[in-house]
Amino acid sequence: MGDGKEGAMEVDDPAGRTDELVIELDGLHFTYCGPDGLPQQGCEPLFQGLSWKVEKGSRVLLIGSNGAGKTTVMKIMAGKHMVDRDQCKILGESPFHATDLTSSGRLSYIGGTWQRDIAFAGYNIPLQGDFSALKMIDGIQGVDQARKERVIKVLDIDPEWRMHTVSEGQRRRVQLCIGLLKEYEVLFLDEVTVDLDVLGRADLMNFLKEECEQRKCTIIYATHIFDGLEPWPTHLAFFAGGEMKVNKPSSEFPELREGRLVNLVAEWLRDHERDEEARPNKAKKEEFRYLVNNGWSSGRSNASIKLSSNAVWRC
Ligand SMILES: Nc1ncnc2c1ncn2[C@@H]1O[C@H](COP(=O)(O)OP(=O)(O)OP(=O)(O)O)[C@@H](O)[C@H]1O
Repeated sequence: MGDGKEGAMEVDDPAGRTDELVIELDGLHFTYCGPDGLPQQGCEPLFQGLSWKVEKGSRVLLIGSNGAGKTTVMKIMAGKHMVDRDQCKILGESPFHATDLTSSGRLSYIGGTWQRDIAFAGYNIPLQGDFSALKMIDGIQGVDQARKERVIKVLDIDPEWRMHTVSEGQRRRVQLCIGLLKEYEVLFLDEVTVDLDVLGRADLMNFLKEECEQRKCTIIYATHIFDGLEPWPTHLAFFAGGEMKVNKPSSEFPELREGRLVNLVAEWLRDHERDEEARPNKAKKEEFRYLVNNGWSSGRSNASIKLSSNAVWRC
């Protein structure tokens, strides 16, 4: 390859084209664990041998029902959960172990709400403070000035915004800006357009498409909002039951040309629902509920089994 990205695999297709794989999931296993590092009681494995490959320059729309595991798989690919080195490779490296992937900005993950648990203040406090948007943006080191100005313009950010008085959508724009400041090679976007107005979302999606085409970067975008998205993806991936059920180029879906992406998605979701209902061995959950303590409580020194915020009902 000769571009300094040793380790990233190349695949040759019969037509002689060479595509570089930037995402390789190979028999991925994952189960959520409790604070003791053991699988939580009643918590079934989420993935049992998930495999998925994505080529450089792809813009993949990751589709799946609530709870299908999109966020989890994206967090694994962003190096936020530890899995076996060989089961997940991004740009040829294990994202959990190769911390320079994220610290350099080659891999960027933008997701979730910008919130923190703050001792004695509460949980899920929006990230805010009496400082300007520009101060937050300038906190990121090693950023090209021209790129910074472009991203600020695309996201229509007023650098003078005070972060404790901004709206949810304005806060989201600053979060997006920070995630896009560096010239990433792989970007994971986890439902980040939900607070954006129609124009803000359109400008962002156009910017990302242009970047992908010009710099050959790769974007995985998980969303439930499909309006006007038809021209954006190069691939559609439908994820259900811990498996990638569909993973195909957009050209294979006439629904995209007809502006009927939402109908296609609804059809996939209904088909999966029907398959699940028909499954003879559908796991029956135990009928009783019991109370467990999840072991820690942010900002407190005690762990309580009382019905406080760290108590969890299990079935
Ligand atoms: N920290 C956690 N501990 C235990 N289980 C979890 C945890 N986080 C998520 N899960 C479970 O893992 C499954 C997949 O969740 P995930 O958030 O990855 O789904 P998703 O496809 O992103 O859903 P949505 O579309 O609603 O965002 C769900 O059943 C969820 O309850």
